[in-house]
Amino acid sequence: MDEKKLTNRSLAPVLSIAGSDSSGGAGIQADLKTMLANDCYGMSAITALTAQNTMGVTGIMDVTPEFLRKQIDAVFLDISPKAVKIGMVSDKALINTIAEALEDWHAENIVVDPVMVATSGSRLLKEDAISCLTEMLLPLATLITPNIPEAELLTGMTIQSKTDMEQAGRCLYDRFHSQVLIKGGHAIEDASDVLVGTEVIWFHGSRIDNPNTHGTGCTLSSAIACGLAKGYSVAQSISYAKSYLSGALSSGLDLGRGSGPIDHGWQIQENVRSL
Ligand SMILES: Nc1ncnc2c1ncn2[C@@H]1O[C@H](COP(=O)(O)OP(=O)(O)O)[C@@H](O)[C@H]1O
Ligand SMILES: Cc1ncc(COP(=O)(O)OP(=O)(O)O)c(N)n1
Repeated sequence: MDEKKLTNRSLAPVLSIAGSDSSGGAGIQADLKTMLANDCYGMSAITALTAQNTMGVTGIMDVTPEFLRKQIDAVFLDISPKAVKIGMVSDKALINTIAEALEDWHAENIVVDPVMVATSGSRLLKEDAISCLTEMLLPLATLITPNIPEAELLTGMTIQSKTDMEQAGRCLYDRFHSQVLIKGGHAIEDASDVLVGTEVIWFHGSRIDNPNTHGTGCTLSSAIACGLAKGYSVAQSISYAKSYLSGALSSGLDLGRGSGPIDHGWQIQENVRSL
């Protein structure tokens, strides 16, 4: 009897260029879990190792620019990603390396989460690397996803209302010509985000009563990259990503002593979970 060939399945490949979080809730680990949960094939180019848990970051070890470039080239040469998510990149030379590599490989659907400070308060971007991020990386992005403190730092504005969020988005869109999603997780009343590009679109979200929000930004940007890789528009991808994230927050996972991780696998079937 002929053996049946089982090699016809395809998944949209997505690359995360980000730091490793030893506690598994943010960074590369959150990105790969999100990609799996959103039916994409996740790949990684690691910018740095962090020693961290839900209470803070106790160490950061950057990779060399040469080794980062090797990882990116190895991925593009073989399984070319349909979307790229960029997270923590703490250093100027690494930012330059990423920008050059993405241009050389004509990367598409680039989502940049301009990670600066972790929820725990630890700095993840060196002070002297901010201008490099804005000059080299943000203009290459299809979408940038700053939270409110990051948007304040990038615009010099104080953001206290929804009108301020829209204005900050407009300021960044005019400057970088990349679409901008200002995330409202740090706002007081709700958790609504605004997309500013050729039009302004609000994604309304009610605040889920869960103190465990470690890695929400990483998760959202990766889930958006998955939508783009599957061919959805930016607005559709954000909408799907937000509902995936809301499910992961609502699941009520409670791990660790600080602000804990969310449940990336919340959609896994009950019958598997109860095994
Ligand atoms: N308690 C919450 N309930 C519902 N959504 C939330 C909550 N906290 C954050 N979010 C959502 O998580 C995403 C990440 O937002 P934010 O926390 O602002 O980013 P970051 O993790 O980069 O600081 C956004 O879509 C935001 O609206
Ligand atoms: C390695 C690493 N990358 C990013 C972060 C920050 O995660 P993010 O989802 O943006 O933010 P929080 O929700 O944790 O504020 C991290 N901690 N580690």
